[in-house]
Amino acid sequence: MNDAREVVVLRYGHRPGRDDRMTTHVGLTARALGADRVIFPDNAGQSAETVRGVTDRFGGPFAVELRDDQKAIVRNFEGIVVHLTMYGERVQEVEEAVREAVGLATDGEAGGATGAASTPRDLLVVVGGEKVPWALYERADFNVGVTNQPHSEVAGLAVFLDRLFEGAELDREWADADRRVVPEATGKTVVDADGDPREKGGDGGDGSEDGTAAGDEPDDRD
Ligand SMILES: C[S@@+](CC[C@H](N)C(=O)[O-])C[C@H]1O[C@@H](n2cnc3c(N)ncnc32)[C@H](O)[C@@H]1O
Repeated sequence: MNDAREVVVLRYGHRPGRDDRMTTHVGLTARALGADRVIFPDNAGQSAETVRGVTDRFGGPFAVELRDDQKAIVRNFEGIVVHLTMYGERVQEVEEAVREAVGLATDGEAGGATGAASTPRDLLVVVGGEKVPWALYERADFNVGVTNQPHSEVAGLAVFLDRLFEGAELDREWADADRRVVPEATGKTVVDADGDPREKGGDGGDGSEDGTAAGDEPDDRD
């Protein structure tokens, strides 16, 4: 959602079957909360298809990539690497430093007394699955904890992105959507891109609460 820098989310590790829903939701959360691109491990093709489908219907821009070289992606990333981990520094204490490092600092945060904005840099936000290698902790410019309590990659990512963008991502516009949800106190109204009603009181026509179409995702509750 930024002109001069790219915010990329890397899902590190994926266990087919067991992690399908979580990996899909990492992608949906990255898209909805302002990242430009998500990278999934190449064994997460089902999740990639689901997130691409949501982007086709609800808009973008947002890119989904499948890669098998996660270690190399992190090692060679030319920009700032944030690794989300319960062991990291408290997000509320480092968010300003992260914004400054990638050139997202608002007036008064950056540049000390001059208030000058810092140079835009790309940002890689890494979330793990089962286990991540120690090398990731060492390569990361920031190891960041969203609380130092164990929870989930989806929750950690959501809070981190919202802190990074200071809430601005909530107001973003979506390009090339073929449908849009009309926010309302009660009801589920979805209209076509041109504003024509699709299904008043319905669910957008795909039968699912999150737009991922019933049956798209294997159920990995365990
Ligand atoms: C099931 S957890 C694995 C827990 C792992 N032992 C760790 O280092 O956080 C999966 C992922 O959720 C994210 N996560 C869990 N708790 C977090 C927290 N408190 N702050 C930030 N990220 C968290 C991390 O990216 C982690 O790799």
